[in-house]
Amino acid sequence: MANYFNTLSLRDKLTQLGKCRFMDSSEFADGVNALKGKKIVIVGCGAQGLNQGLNMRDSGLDIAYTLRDAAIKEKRQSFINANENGFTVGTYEELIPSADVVINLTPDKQHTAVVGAVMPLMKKGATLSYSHGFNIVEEGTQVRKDLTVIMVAPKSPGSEVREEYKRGFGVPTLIAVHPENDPEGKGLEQAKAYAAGTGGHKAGVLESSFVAEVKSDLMGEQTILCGLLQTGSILCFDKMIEKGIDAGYASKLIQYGWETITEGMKYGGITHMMDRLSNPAKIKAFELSEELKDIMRPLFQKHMDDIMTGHFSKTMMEDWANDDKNLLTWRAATGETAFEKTPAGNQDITEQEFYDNGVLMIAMVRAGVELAFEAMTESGIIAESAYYESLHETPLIANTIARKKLFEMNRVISDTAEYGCYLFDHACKPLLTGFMKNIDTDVIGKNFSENMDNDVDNAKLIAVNKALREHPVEIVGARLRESMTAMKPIV
Ligand SMILES: NC(=O)C1=CN([C@@H]2O[C@H](COP(=O)(O)OP(=O)(O)OC[C@H]3O[C@@H](n4cnc5c(N)ncnc54)[C@H](OP(=O)(O)O)[C@@H]3O)[C@@H](O)[C@H]2O)C=CC1
Ligand SMILES: CC(=O)[C@](C)(O)C(=O)O
Ligand SMILES: [Mg+2]
Ligand SMILES: [Mg+2]
Repeated sequence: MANYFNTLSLRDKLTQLGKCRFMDSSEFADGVNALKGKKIVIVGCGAQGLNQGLNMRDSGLDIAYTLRDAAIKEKRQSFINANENGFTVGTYEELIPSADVVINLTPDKQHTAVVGAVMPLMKKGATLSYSHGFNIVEEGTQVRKDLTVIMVAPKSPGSEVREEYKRGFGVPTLIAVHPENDPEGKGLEQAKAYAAGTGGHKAGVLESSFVAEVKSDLMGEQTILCGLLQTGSILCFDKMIEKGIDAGYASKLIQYGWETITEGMKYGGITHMMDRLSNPAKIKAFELSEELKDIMRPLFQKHMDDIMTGHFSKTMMEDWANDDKNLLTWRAATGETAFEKTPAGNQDITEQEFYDNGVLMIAMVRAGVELAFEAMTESGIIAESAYYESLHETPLIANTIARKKLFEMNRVISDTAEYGCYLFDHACKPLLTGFMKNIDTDVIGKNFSENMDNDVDNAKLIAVNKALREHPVEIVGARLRESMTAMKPIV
């Protein structure tokens, strides 16, 4: 099998990358009806499998899990996940032949093997679904022509797919029908019903393509969503320790700081996150983020280029063939960092203090969101998709760090995202060495504008506000957030 994207003409590459239509909520008026009464069998019960299944069952759909024999026999975590939540669990032979929809939520590394095992058991005219386009696009898997192939991809870590649904909201979702596999023309209706079943239609759904999803998802996860939050956590923590800040305080400021400052961004964009600062602090955060953008721009572009050419996928698949040696080594190394090994202190930190004492973190978030958005849209990904993949998903990833630091983030995200996160982190830390040398506790750990009045140069503040407000991510974000009427505070 070859990389499907690389077999396309430039014209077709751009067409598929550019497939991205924001769907009106009225298009979901039929809710889950297209799948009502259908037998839906999920392969795998991990981060996405369990949480999507819980949502879909609560939405009235018939959900069961099929796991590999060993998982059932050894009562592995995935078996416990399904069993403890009262779902039917069966082997492939027991459940696949009668399934109308088979949802493949196993790790990307396993997709070729899993699809190879389940496809022969699938009944004529059934549907195979993915939540990430890697297997179809980067590996070029061919699916039996009588089968419909769809994708429903939540732009969110599995845990938050469930948490947002429980709040009565949802997470932005990309849906797609594989053009090579839509023999009965039912793919889109089924994908819409599936998206409604997970609650995605309450946050926003884009009718997209497997190509557009995989190229944007890989970019978002490697850079702003996981890579930069990992690098930022480690660099900010080490700096505060170097400068004598209490370790428990430093740990808490970071562990819960990303969640707090990005919650402001989820509601009102980068503009609102920055508005939570004093005028002098806002200008400082802006200046730091401009510097960070100049330093990191080449790295963001390299990640985008390596994703587009297939170089990233080739590199990761070499590690798959080498029993995930790099992934496991880098995972262990992350666990040994001082940030990961230092429990959060029990100091009280107010919501405002996370902003006032986290100016550098705010600068990193603004720089990362804008750079990721720019790199994606400059490479043919549509603004709405880039928004969901950069700005809106950052707070959802930050929620996992708040729970149990980088350990939890790297546990919940896919192995694909985790691998890309480490690649970015290894390249970004040395890139920021010079920048971090000039950093002191005034921008991380202490209140930047303490003992300062709020006076600033008007012209400078006006220019900063204009630059923030006029970035394309703010324009498209304001429009998309208008539809997020069901958005709820996380606490
Ligand atoms: N994690 C996330 O938040 C997101 C993931 N995705 C995509 O969703 C899909 C699933 O990812 P994710 O939820 O992270 O996966 P997890 O690693 O969390 O779970 C994988 C599940 O698959 C099972 N599994 C592993 N290997 C095999 C195999 N060879 N055969 C059958 N079952 C197997 C595991 O069970 P056991 O090992 O116990 O047998 C486990 O139940 C991927 O395509 C990913 O890219 C998309 C958006 C976000
Ligand atoms: C959580 C998510 O959207 C990721 C980062 O794409 C993934 O886990 O693959
Ligand atoms: Mg993603
Ligand atoms: Mg991903």
